[in-house]
Amino acid sequence: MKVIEINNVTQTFRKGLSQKTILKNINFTIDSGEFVWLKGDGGAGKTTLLSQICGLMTPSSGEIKLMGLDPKDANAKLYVGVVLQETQVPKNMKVRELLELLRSYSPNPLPLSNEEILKMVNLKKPEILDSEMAPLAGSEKQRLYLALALIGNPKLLILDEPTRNLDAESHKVFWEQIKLCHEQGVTILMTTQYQNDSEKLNELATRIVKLHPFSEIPAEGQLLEESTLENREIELESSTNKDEEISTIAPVTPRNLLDIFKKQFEFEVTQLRRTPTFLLGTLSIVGFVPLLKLQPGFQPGQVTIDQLIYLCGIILFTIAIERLGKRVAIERSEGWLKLLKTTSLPPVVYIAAKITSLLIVCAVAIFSVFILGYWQLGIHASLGLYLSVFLGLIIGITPFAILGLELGYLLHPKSADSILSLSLFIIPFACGVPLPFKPELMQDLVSLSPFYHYKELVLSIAQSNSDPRVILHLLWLIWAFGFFGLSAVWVYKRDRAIVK
Ligand SMILES: Nc1ncnc2c1ncn2[C@@H]1O[C@H](COP(=O)(O)OP(=O)(O)OP(=O)(O)O)[C@@H](O)[C@H]1O
Repeated sequence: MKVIEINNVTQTFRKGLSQKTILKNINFTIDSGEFVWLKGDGGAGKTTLLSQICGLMTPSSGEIKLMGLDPKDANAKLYVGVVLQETQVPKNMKVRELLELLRSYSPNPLPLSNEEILKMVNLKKPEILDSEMAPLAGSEKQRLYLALALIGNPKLLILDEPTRNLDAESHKVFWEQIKLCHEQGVTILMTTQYQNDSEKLNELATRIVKLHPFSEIPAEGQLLEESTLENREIELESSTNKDEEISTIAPVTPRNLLDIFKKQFEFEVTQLRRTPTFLLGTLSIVGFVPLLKLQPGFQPGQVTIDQLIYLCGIILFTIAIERLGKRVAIERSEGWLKLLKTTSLPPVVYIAAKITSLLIVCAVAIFSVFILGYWQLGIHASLGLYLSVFLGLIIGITPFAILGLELGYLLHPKSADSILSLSLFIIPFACGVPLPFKPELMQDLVSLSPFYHYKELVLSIAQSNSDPRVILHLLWLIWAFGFFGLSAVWVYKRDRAIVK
């Protein structure tokens, strides 16, 4: 079976007004069980080619198939383990949590405990499992990345300079592990710059191919077979490693997306809990509720639930668009998204988990505003009214949270901060706050804005009138949910979601 097929692939990058060609008409296939060493000088385009194979980049022309599928398809990566340069995991997450998360993506993960998996990559200290990522040394992080690639029990390993930062002992263990994987039939594609890998690669690789820089293409083509080491016996392990052997050929059970969602959701919630600045920053706006008492001539019960709704709106849009967008932009520039995109995590599950965890923060914020409103401002509406307004606010904010996530992936991280902050000034006008110029035209345009329909929907619920337009507002929000949802999946998959 062909695990990788590369047909006539060309890659050009725009450099100012000119185009820079990196790969030209590359044709290449890798069969199951091969161990391919992809050689080439620095800058030849090896990482570019591997990124295309992993679905992080679409070639300018030509076609790539990974496990017979489009590499951007999450299912193509069900049996692929990847170690790439410039990927990172969130610093405040623990090693155990990362292993569990990556394990949950695989339909048939290695039947080993987390401790055993860490031992495979020479991470033997027991306390490392409960250590956060931040204090780990470079070598320990690199070993963990290999563990994350192996935990899903891959049939194909794509390794881009996997031995960088490794100490001598870990280097030895790395090669023992790779030899074992190869003997168990795992296909391997590897690049390295390090001289001390050459001896092992010369011994183990079944094919050596060299990628020439575009400027020095020989007549035979840019990617050249340097040697084919055929008939190299792959000694399958004898009795001692039967378990591992069986685990790779065990029948695959289809993945339960709900289980992946639960794990991803748990991970997102833990990440939020460990980011107190995010939580305190957003929830501190709730502290403005008692300030409404400072209005001249304030009497208890004088402030209406409508005013609480406007305050909730400000808080929810801050959380869902500004805070979430910035968070995603940081995650993206740090390299976590790049790592996630090399896994088989379905984009929809990722987006759903992120939005659901954020809605919990929104729910806490609304609940706090209502409690303060009741207690400090004397807004004694019925429980039923509070509950229906709560539901209207929380369900209605969902499309905008998806929009916030999308903006985090669309905007360049450097500009995301200012653009998202600016959006908070624009949103009130999109909701229908009158503008000082051309009010009639703006009013017409505003009625097309989902922000306006969100405001109108919640106000209609609060006034508990039987406004027939409630259904219209609801339909607008459903439309916005579908539109933002589909475009968020597209934005997640697109090449420029990876920051270079
Ligand atoms: N997104 C991008 N935009 C513009 N140029 C890029 C982009 N990605 C890669 N390049 C350029 O493509 C060339 C090849 O880079 P690549 O990282 O693929 O080489 P490499 O063979 O892996 O080198 P190394 O071994 O040093 O990592 C480099 O000149 C790099 O600057």
